[in-house]
Amino acid sequence: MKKIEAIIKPFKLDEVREALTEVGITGMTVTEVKGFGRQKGHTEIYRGAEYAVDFLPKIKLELVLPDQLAEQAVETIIQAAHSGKIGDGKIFVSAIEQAIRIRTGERDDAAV
Ligand SMILES: Nc1ncnc2c1ncn2[C@@H]1O[C@H](COP(=O)(O)OP(=O)(O)OP(=O)(O)O)[C@@H](O)[C@H]1O
Repeated sequence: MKKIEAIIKPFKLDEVREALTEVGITGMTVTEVKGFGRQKGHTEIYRGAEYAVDFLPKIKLELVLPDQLAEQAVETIIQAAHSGKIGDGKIFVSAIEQAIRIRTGERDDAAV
């Protein structure tokens, strides 16, 4: 299994969710976050310490998927979240060891 964390622009959320639903994704977690990338982040020195300023609102999607669905999901997110403008976001993919559906006790691919 893989976990996909995608940081996207908030106005792209509906489009990304619809596109992911079409390729068979059955669940995801969505969080309102703030962040910065290369373009918007700059730092300030205040009383000797360095502070990051200019955090922008973003949406973080988290999806855990069987391996064979992960690449397709990544491609789908890239397509749907792309505007070509600065700050379109990033996708991080990592390995997941276990998944468990609490109601039934099902595990791993059967649980995601
Ligand atoms: N290295 C990182 N680790 C964790 N989160 C990141 C990282 N880089 C970017 N993010 C998150 O992704 C959001 C969008 O990043 P953003 O698209 O601005 O990155 P960028 O590298 O500056 O690319 P671009 O040139 O397209 O603006 C950030 O606001 C932040 O929340």
